[in-house]
Amino acid sequence: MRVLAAMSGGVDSAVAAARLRDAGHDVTGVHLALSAKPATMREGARGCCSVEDSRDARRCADVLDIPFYVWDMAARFREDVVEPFVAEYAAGRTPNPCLRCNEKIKFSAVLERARALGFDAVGTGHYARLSPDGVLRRAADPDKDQSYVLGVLRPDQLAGALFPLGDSPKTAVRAEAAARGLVVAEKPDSHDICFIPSGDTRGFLAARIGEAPGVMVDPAGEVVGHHRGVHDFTVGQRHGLGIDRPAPDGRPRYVLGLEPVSRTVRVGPAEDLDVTALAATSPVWLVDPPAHDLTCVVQVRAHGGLAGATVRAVGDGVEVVLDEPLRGVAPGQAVVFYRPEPGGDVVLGSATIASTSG
Ligand SMILES: Nc1ncnc2c1ncn2[C@@H]1O[C@H](COP(=O)(O)OP(=O)(O)OP(=O)(O)O)[C@@H](O)[C@H]1O
Repeated sequence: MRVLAAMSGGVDSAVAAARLRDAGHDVTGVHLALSAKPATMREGARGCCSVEDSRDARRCADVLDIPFYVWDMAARFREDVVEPFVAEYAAGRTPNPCLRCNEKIKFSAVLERARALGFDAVGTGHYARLSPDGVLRRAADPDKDQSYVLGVLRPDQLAGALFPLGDSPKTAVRAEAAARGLVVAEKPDSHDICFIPSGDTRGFLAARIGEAPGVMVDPAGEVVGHHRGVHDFTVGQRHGLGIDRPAPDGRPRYVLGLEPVSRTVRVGPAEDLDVTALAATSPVWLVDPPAHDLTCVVQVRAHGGLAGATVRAVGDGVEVVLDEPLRGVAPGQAVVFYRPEPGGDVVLGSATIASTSG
């Protein structure tokens, strides 16, 4: 096959490209320039498309002796990932930009361009297992599993994807990189949000949304604090709330809900975070859409948030009833449906969480 290896300049995608080449594919490396102003990163930091990352990807391609290109996808990335990320926060939701990038950039814009150029597939360093018949499973390394952020892909997108690292623990991937003489073997893992390398999401959002001050209210409707904008918060957040009046019982308060129109942040005790059902929109199915109640395991955020559930299609969306309550379920995140199996849980589909109920 002719395979386009997406090379971030990190260790995972370098080893993925190497394995694809060794498997006999005709491999070309491509680094995506995702920032309009690629900066030089401070030492030890990682982010998307710093000058160093692009250079590292090229050096790895040289070691592997494969052709290498840089594709400027900055405008698409800004339009399809960064701007929706900011808009979602402004609307009181908690988006997952990695998931959006997989859906709109890597397995959409990049895959389309690759196919137009005669490539059969795009290979990445994601940790997930994908069989030739399109069955997507969790990775063998549970700490690195990225099936959640890939669960949003449609079957036609997965048909053009290759994930050569799904069976490997990360330690083995680093050792392999060193053995292959890839200079990135010791490079630190990238941040969750590649376009905010400082990790200061609040600052990033504040600079783009500005201030939209409002109040914090407790379950009794009492005003217990003030804030600079609902985008500063995520459902389930405990720290950095800036509450003026502590709870009468002295217990910690958490963010329960965000109401951008009235600029209200609802706060309350931990048990009020319990969610037993949720409604989700824009479902994507890798199996036939369930005509009846589907029993499965759901994951509601990138790390953790697992529960048994019953899923049913309702109109254009789905309703999910959880077997046991989950905390910290935020509208805007994806719910991914899994069927437990010994060889790795199988991804059945996903949807975007619209609302929750306790
Ligand atoms: N700027 C980029 N250019 C090309 N491919 C990219 C880029 N960013 C990410 N990718 C691809 O998407 C995959 C998953 O991205 P993620 O940000 O999760 O990286 P990662 O797991 O830290 O991998 P790596 O060690 O390769 O950076 C990468 O392995 C790579 O194949």
